[in-house]
Amino acid sequence: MTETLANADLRALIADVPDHPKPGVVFKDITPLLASPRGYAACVDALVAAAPSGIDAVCGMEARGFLFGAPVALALGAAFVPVRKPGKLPRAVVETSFELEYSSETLAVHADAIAPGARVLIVDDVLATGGTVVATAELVRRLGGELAGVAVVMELAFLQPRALLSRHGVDDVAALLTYED
Ligand SMILES: O=P(O)(O)OC[C@H]1O[C@H](OP(=O)(O)OP(=O)(O)O)[C@H](O)[C@@H]1O
Ligand SMILES: Nc1ncnc2[nH]cnc12
Repeated sequence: MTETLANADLRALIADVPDHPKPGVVFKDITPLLASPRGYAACVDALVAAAPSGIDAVCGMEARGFLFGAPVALALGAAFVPVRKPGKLPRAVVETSFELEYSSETLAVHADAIAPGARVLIVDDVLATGGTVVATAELVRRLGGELAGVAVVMELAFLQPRALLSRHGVDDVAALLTYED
């Protein structure tokens, strides 16, 4: 795939860290991107541009999803809904558990965080196996929200997340960068 110059600049701000957090995993480190105000702002702008119209709420998943989901929500004039690891949210929650590339996880959202019929965008840094997005999509639907789309900074396509997403009816997915291997 040919990337625009802006995407090549973005790619250069993501570092490969082999064997983190366990052997065989190449960890995509976004901290150089976060340290570049120009790169970070361009990345948020690109996520906003990739969003479907009429978004009422943006879900960002703890922790790195907060870094992109919150500024995207502000730019869209939408609510930001934190999707958190267990035991963190103070009021009634709905929860779901799933497997990801290097661990298993539970995610929770406040039971009243999404109004029935609200159009929801899921935003995260990395789409790897897709387990985190599928779990979040399930939470959105259980609360009566309409999943309008998913926007991520990068997709690890070699893990074939779109097959999992498609099996769960999540097909509107935008990735700024795609890693084929
Ligand atoms: O597509 P998946 O296989 O589900 O993986 C993607 C998720 O993994 C990372 O989060 P992690 O659980 O490492 O937590 P963190 O954001 O707190 O670092 C990343 O930020 C995504 O949320
Ligand atoms: N390889 C990876 N790098 C960064 N974050 C991830 N989340 C899941 N897999 C990841």
